[in-house]
Amino acid sequence: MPKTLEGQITMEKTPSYFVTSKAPARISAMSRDTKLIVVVRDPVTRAISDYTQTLSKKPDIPSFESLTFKNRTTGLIDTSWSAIQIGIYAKHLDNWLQYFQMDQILFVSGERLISDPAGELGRVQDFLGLKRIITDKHFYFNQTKGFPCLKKAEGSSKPHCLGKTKGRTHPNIDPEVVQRLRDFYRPFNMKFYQMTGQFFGWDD
Ligand SMILES: Nc1ncnc2c1ncn2[C@@H]1O[C@H](COP(=O)(O)OS(=O)(=O)O)[C@@H](OP(=O)(O)O)[C@H]1O
Repeated sequence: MPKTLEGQITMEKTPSYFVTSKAPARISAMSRDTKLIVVVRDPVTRAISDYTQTLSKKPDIPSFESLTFKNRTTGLIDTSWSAIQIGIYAKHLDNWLQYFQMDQILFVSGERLISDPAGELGRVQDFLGLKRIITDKHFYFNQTKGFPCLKKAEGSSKPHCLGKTKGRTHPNIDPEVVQRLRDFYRPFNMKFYQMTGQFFGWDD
């Protein structure tokens, strides 16, 4: 990590930290005061998004439906499949709470990051003790992309959307499989809402 001068914040982003069992101990050993920001979204959509990303690199992989189950007839879910495993947020959070306090961790809603990016980034700025510099006026909704984009990229006067690998079209998944996954995640989601004191609204 680079040294941080007075008035600076060092930030680092790695998607796999949250689910890496040794990461909390290592980060805590480096600095116990580290603030942690985790973006979470509906674990079912997350699993499909994860699969979509793998599919884009390896088009020959089996279907989402067949990877989901250890045994499709009994409906037994394959929790060792990383796309499923990562969405058990309560379990991963337990691991972090061995080393960090809950108030050191901010959970950003992936859904609100799309529906209200400025609001969610407002929470991030508050959590980091920063002035609210990024506001609604920095975003517009890009109809072609189907997502919010920046009106101006940093150091440029041009609009900027995230790249092609963000916001891919997901394949259609058998609704029965989606429902089975919703049932599977519900108790873990409830535990996660309790632990974080935040309701994410994933369980209809
Ligand atoms: N503004 C904007 N533009 C495009 N995409 C957006 C945006 N805000 C959030 N998202 C969602 O971010 C998802 C991709 O982020 P990841 O978490 O997969 O990124 S990372 O690879 O783990 O860093 C990506 O998931 P997919 O839709 O499955 O591609 C998006 O839903």
